Amino acid sequence: MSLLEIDRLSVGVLSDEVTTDLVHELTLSLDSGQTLCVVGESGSGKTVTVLSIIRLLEFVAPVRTTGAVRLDDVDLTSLNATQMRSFRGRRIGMVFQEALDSLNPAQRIGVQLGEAYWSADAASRRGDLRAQGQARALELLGEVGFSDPERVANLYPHQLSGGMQQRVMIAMALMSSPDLLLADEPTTALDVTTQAEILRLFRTVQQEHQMACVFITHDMGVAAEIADRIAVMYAGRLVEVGPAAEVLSSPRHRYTRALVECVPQVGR
Ligand SMILES: Nc1ncnc2c1ncn2[C@@H]1O[C@H](COP(=O)(O)OP(=O)(O)OP(=O)(O)O)[C@@H](O)[C@H]1O
Repeated sequence: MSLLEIDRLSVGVLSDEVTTDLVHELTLSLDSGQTLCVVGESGSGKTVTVLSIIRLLEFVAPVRTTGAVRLDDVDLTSLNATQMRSFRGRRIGMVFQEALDSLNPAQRIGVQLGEAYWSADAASRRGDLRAQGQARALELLGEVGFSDPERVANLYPHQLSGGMQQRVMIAMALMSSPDLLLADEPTTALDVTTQAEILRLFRTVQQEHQMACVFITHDMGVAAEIADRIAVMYAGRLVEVGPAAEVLSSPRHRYTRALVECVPQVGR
């Protein structure tokens, strides 16, 4: 059994009693320790899919969802709000495109990381949560590449570059040792060099922590860097999925071929 199983997931938004379908009958699976890149052009439904896995879309719009999203055999679509909250952050970590949107501008980095630790699963933890959270924050800031974690923990988000902010977001996602990491275009806003560094970091932490990762990108070149498997979406539907090397070297769908051809060095 895979860690994550998305089974005929369809998502529609309701407006004036009319449902607009955004994702149609999507079926995907992902094993522990693997990275699945979901690739597709703007508007193809990648973000809707990832927000539906973690059930955040329902906070943005009235949605109608059918099908199942199982994490370790628990159907997340059937959980109530309290149960779902305990999965978010604790079992499922998230990194989004704009780190600054996810960070509190008025709080020091170390405090925010600490909160991610104790708020995730406070009820089941023992001892001095604050001290444990701070220790783990420093450990993870080191792991994501900061040579001076104490100094960074004392900074505010605006004092960091975009790449550093995204490193902090990765550390924050790791605070509660999730099984699944969801990343929505986490490198798109970064310059090319920083993008390459952050992609390498994703690969490293994902392997060290043996997490599964769903990584959304519109860029097949990014998928070529980090994916074990690639899923291609077009107009809300899955058009192709398979091992990364196979999808890149012999794409079956003409839309996948077009995406691969956009990246000169891929598949040739
Ligand atoms: N809350 C919403 N209400 C109505 N329509 C929405 C909502 N969120 C997304 N959509 C629509 O759903 C479709 C898929 O959007 P989605 O953001 O998932 O695309 P995407 O592949 O992630 O694109 P991008 O790379 O630009 O983020 C788009 O047509 C979008 O306009």
